[in-house]
Amino acid sequence: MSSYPVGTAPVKAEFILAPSSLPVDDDAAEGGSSNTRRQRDDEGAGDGEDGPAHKKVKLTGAQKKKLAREEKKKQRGSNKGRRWTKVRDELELCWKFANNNSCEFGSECRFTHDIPAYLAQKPRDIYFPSPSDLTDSPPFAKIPETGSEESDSSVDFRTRCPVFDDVGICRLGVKCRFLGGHARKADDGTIQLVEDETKKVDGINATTEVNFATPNILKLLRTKKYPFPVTDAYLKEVKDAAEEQERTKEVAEPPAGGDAEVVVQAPEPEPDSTMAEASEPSPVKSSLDEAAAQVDTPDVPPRFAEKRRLTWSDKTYLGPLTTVGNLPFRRLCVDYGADITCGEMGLASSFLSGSKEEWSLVRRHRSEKMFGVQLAGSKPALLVPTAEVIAREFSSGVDFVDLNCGCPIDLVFRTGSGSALLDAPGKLGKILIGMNRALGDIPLTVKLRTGVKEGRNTSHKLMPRISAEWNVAAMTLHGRTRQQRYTKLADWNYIKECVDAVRAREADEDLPRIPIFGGGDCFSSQDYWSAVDQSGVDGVMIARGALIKPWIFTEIKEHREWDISSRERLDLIRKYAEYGLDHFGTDTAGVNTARRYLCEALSFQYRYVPLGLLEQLPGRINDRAPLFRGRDELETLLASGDSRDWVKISEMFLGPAPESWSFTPKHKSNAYGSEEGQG
Ligand SMILES: Cc1cc2nc3c(=O)[nH]c(=O)nc-3n(C[C@H](O)[C@H](O)[C@H](O)COP(=O)(O)O)c2cc1C
Repeated sequence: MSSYPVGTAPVKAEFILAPSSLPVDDDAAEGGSSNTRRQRDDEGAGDGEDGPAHKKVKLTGAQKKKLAREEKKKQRGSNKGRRWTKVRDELELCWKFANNNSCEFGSECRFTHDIPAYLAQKPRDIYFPSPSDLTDSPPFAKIPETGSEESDSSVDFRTRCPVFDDVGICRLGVKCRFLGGHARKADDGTIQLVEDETKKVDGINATTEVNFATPNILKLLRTKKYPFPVTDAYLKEVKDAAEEQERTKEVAEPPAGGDAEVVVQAPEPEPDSTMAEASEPSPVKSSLDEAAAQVDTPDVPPRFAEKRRLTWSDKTYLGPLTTVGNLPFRRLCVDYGADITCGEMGLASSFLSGSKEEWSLVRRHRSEKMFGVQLAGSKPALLVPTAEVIAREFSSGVDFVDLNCGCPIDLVFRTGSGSALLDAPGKLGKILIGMNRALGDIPLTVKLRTGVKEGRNTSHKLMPRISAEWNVAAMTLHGRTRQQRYTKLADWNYIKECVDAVRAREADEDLPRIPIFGGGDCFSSQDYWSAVDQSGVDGVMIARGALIKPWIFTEIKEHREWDISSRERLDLIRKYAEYGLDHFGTDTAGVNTARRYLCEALSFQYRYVPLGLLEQLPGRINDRAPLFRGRDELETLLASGDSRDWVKISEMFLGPAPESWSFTPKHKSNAYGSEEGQG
């Protein structure tokens, strides 16, 4: 057996094409919620970053080092040119007409009502392959030849519409890009929509999504008319307690000479003016909030008494993942064994301002058995009312709410949210108590990092307090500080220290144990079970491991490492495309949004090194793989870091990418050539 440098994936020599590939940057990929993402996408648009230049000039040692540093810096960070535009039909059909309904706008409607004209310019239907169409040699997904008599029609009656197949009806009607799957040609030559009554009934129960925020809820939030009785009472209680404390202080320590002066304590770090939270007025007065940050906590409800009991043990947990942990991806992970799923982080301020995009983050697929919504925010006046809306509107569709105390990115941290809460325990306590009250019987959980600064871990002090004093239902600790980048391994010894500290306090106070999940670098069944054994956690939250190999949950449950075949992986991609269409829609816009998220998923999945290619098992998450070829052509294609190949893969299921569509990966693409993917 050959020896491999530390940090290099031990790929068998016969598969290696070139000794190294470019590093990836997961810090860049993690950054951003829908809001921060939007902001960042706009930041750098059009800055014309070029790919690394490889000029053949002689450099001194110092120059080489400088260049390497600059290259590294360039490759780090999010891709600033990311900008997403919806792709639309050239001629836009009225959606009511697309479903055989009448339109109240008549000839005033800004969309066409001329179905024959629409169909005449519509590109031909996309053929959606079935599992039996997939092979490991080109073209990988077989598309049947088109008969000459039909080739000029946009409707392909051989295709199937994945949405119609599931629920017996396609809401996009004539606009569907898989129209032939639910249409027939009438005797007069016109296209008629069909429905499947049996599936329609089954579908309503089986495959729909829940947790839709109605336009009325959004409007009430936008106009600040949404009622918040629990929040108002809680914040008043906090304010009264603050005032009482202030009075007691004054009596105890009268200021020297003259009238008593109110001592103004240093405020919590103010949100940066560019931050979303700062730009949106808080629904409740900020003075209440400042008070909340400074006084003793109001009454703590009895531990767990009023909360739903959830079972956390022996369950696999897919962590929250901004952008990539979308509903179709979670649905895919559930298929492969994920028991607990959590939505992408949403900003409390954006929820309260009625942002449709933010509220879409609470959507849940019915297959998600235990589902949580993750919130980020800096203060009780934002987080408590958000929790109140969730409890009132989605009580039956949300199993738990998780508070993000780990997000490292500047945009969030500078507002006092995410990992900034690790250094503000007083405020955190008030947030947790208020959220718990507002959530009613919905359990509250917390996700933390080990601390803010490298070398200064704080979670061993904070976690016992969270467990014993603030009534949370479960905690997850990601074993890294805010400052630590993904290139350094998570500190599982410290995770054990924190678990021990929590258990000691629980034992001292005779409290029931709360479930603790650890997180960081888990990439195999072996990683999972040894982390559980050695650290004493109840389970390991899986994040990048699932992005790179969504079948990791099967491995964990079956205590095995799965040498999955390329064809099986392509079928997984097919499923993801199907779930994307189901969620985003099967019209032109939906297909290309599904394509975008599919490419985003492939920007992680290509990093998987097939087990059969490795000298030593299992694979490790942070190992850099050399450029390698697979055991068949499909395996080689799936290992490509070139974003153009991801687009090519998307085309097998979603048809040709339109010219107006482009894809810029979240982390800079490790293209096989040296250029960034053009896709
Ligand atoms: C692309 C990406 C997005 C993430 N988004 C979130 C998020 O929205 N909320 C959160 O608490 N953590 C988020 N994380 C952190 C992960 O949930 C997890 O804690 C971390 O990646 C460590 O686990 P791992 O080493 O198994 O990846 C994200 C991580 C990545 C890579």
